Amino acid sequence: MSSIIINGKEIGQEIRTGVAARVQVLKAKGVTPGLAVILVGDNPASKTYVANKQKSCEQIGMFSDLIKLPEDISEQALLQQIRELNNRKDIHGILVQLPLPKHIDEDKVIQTISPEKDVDGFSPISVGKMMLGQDTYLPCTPYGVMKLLEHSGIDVAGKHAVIVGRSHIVGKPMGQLLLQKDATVTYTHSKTPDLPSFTKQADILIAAVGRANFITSEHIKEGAVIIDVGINRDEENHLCGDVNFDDVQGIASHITPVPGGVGPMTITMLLENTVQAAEKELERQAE
Ligand SMILES: Nc1nc(=O)c2c([nH]1)NC[C@@H]1CN(c3ccc(C(=O)N[C@@H](CCC(=O)O)C(=O)O)cc3)C=[N+]21
Repeated sequence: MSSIIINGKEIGQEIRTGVAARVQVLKAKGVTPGLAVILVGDNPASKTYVANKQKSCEQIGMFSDLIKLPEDISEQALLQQIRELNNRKDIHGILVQLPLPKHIDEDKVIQTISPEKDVDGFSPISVGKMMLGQDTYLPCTPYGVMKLLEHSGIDVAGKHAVIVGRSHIVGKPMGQLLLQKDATVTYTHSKTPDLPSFTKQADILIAAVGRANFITSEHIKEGAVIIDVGINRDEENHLCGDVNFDDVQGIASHITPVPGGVGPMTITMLLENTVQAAEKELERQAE
């Protein structure tokens, strides 16, 4: 039996159509949603992602402003840039592309972004609200995974979700969002002994380890839903996920490909969050 391939590009496109309609409504009210992306240095991978984000903004009628800063910029100067963006009326969302150069404290940078403009959902305020189930911007990748599951007709309630990886931006929040939808959640990570004994129990397996082709048929049970969050380069410099796709194909009930799975959803949810930020700003003005 072959696995159903979850098409993130297609589902993302469907959601973007709805987001684009909301952009038109905002524009009719005189507001164009604006996203500022700060890129420090010239990491080639970061440049590609950032170009993708800008193109996606334009496609749905949003405004995007790319702020390129030199690799050796001081932490103070970067914080000053963020404060200026916090005050700009034409900017509703701010994204600082990670990772940052080592001389800059990422936590300090993220905390400087105004919570109203934190469309990445990375700030302590956003994370705290998410944990409490309060209204906030959800981190784009885990949020995108929830939408993929929803649009694929996969009900997570009562299912056992096993997460491999515990990063602040994917693993940890992913578990919270699944928990809020009544999944039973297990976190595993690099120090988990006998990893397959855990992952084999997963009805839904979230692979977010950052190691190419790490998850194989030995890790999964028949009929599991496999979500591959990994974005790696293999020996031949090809984009590949954390899951060995060919190996689990036929065993899993559903699987997300890389590329074309979670990646396009991350950008889609960034657009959604930015439009939401513009809508909220308009509501505040009306009060
Ligand atoms: N503050 C911050 N927020 C982020 O959201 C953030 C970040 N920093 N730093 C880097 C990572 C990475 N990331 C990706 C988003 C989309 C694709 C994506 O669309 N990938 C395509 C393929 C793109 C290609 O061909 O290279 C796909 O999977 O189909 C990839 C990677 C967001 N990140």
